[in-house]
Amino acid sequence: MLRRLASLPLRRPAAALLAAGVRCISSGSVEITLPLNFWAGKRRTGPEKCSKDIVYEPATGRVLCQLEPCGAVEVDQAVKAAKLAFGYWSKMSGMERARVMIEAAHIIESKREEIAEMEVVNNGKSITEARLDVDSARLCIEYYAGLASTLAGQHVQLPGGSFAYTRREPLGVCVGIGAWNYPFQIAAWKSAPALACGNSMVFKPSPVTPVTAVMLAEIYAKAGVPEGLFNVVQGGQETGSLLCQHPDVAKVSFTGSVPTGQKIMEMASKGVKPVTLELGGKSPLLIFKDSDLENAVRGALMANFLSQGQVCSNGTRVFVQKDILPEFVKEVVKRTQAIEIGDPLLESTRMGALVSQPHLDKVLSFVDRAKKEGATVLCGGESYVPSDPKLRGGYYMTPCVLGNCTDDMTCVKEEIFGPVMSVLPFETEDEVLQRANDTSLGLAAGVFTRDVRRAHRVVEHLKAGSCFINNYNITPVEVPFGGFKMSGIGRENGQVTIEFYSQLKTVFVEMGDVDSLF
Ligand SMILES: NC(=O)c1ccc[n+]([C@@H]2O[C@H](COP(=O)([O-])OP(=O)(O)OC[C@H]3O[C@@H](n4cnc5c(N)ncnc54)[C@H](O)[C@@H]3O)[C@@H](O)[C@H]2O)c1
Ligand SMILES: C[N+](C)(C)CCCC=O
Repeated sequence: MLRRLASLPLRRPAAALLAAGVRCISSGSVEITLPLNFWAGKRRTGPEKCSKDIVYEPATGRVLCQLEPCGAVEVDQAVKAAKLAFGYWSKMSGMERARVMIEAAHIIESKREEIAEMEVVNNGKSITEARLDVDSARLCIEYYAGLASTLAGQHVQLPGGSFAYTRREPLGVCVGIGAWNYPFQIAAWKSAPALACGNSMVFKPSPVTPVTAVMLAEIYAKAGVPEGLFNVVQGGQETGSLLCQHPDVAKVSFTGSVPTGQKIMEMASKGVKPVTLELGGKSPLLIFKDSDLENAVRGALMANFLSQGQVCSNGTRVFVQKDILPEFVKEVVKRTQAIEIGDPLLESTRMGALVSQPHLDKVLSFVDRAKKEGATVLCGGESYVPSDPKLRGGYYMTPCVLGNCTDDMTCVKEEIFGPVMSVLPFETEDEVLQRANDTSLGLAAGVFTRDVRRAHRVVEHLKAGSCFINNYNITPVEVPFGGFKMSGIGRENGQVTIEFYSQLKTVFVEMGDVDSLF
């Protein structure tokens, strides 16, 4: 799959190479030549005549590969393959499906380093984070494999010995559409519950990060799923629209921005198809004066700088009680300035490159606008050029903390999706709750306090789907994740997600005679 430009030793198990201090790949050394579409069990090229998109390596700005966007013909082939596979897979027992999914999880574990490296090369995030993303993907598949055999209906007694029962049945061909910030993890978070319930899936990654979803498709195939059970079609909004509108598609699960989510919902409504929407956020983090300051600072950094700040659930509005503001700001700025930026494949790097040049420009323009609107840049907010010459074309910036922010500023109102934290002072609990909820979004929220009663009282009033007490941005796969208000519909992860990938059939059984009125 990879043509290595640098000369590398023969591939040994990744762990052995790492132990020897040798990376399997290095930034700027990878070029992807194999096709990135995958359906009916094989990698496939896209349409013969299509305008190819260029995919870049964020760390270096080099061309990584060419993307062949799928058109109506390819989308139809992928959906047909998924429909065929659904016929076999949906008839297997939960235990049988679980066995294959567990095998897929084992393969992911054995390829952890390879997948993480490709995620870094395509997305720009640090290798340390990419490994955690691969782990989350594997855990999600293991978790839903465990649930596959527990899907069950109910038995309801009716008069005269008659009864009814319910069957939990799969939906059919599900479509998954992903964003670029967690490419492999999103593909797994969508496919794991879908497959566990007996569905098949056609997945479309973001055109910016097309590389690792097809690795997942190969892993499922190797684990023994029927051909066509998990397919990948590449492309942008046209390919996505074709998928949403395809008559044989039963459900669309989408992760991305609010405006795209609205379009997806509109398209799905034409076929009355259920949707799961995991959309954007502008989440508040409330830090009370009685917090453990060390943990509050750590929480604020985790809430803002993971994945170069490109995280939907980020707590970018950091409300700090006035009494501790100077102390908090001093510590946050000190630690933000110490974040090591650079080659995302190096173990020591904590912040890699943003996903693309246009996205970097957009984030930097938010910082400029914040300055014009009266915010103070306490640190960062500038483009950054690493000293390593091969990284000079990469998309780096220094993580930014903005002070003197007010609720009406653009940096406080809009999702920036980059490493930019806005700090806002507050005085009372009632005041901060009102300000925290003053947004049309509601993905996540956090509170730091040592007062257990305050913590639960505050959380009860926060209008957000995921609330963190004395921590931030942890997403164990056993617990549901998703948004209130315009941040989305439905949930990913946790037991409840089974309900979003299955439907109930009620069966009435008459044990006597038909009591006819006619
Ligand atoms: N809530 C979550 O779990 C979550 C997770 C990650 C990202 N996000 C959100 O995603 C956004 C950033 O990601 P992005 O820039 O990739 O989002 P985006 O909405 O631009 O694109 C997301 C996906 O939708 C596809 N798409 C675009 N137009 C389409 C159309 N008309 N029909 C069908 N598909 C279409 C894209 O090709 C891509 O695959 C941020 O707002 C972020 O908050 C949310
Ligand atoms: C694992 N995180 C960091 C909470 C990310 C969840 C997915 C949102 O972008």
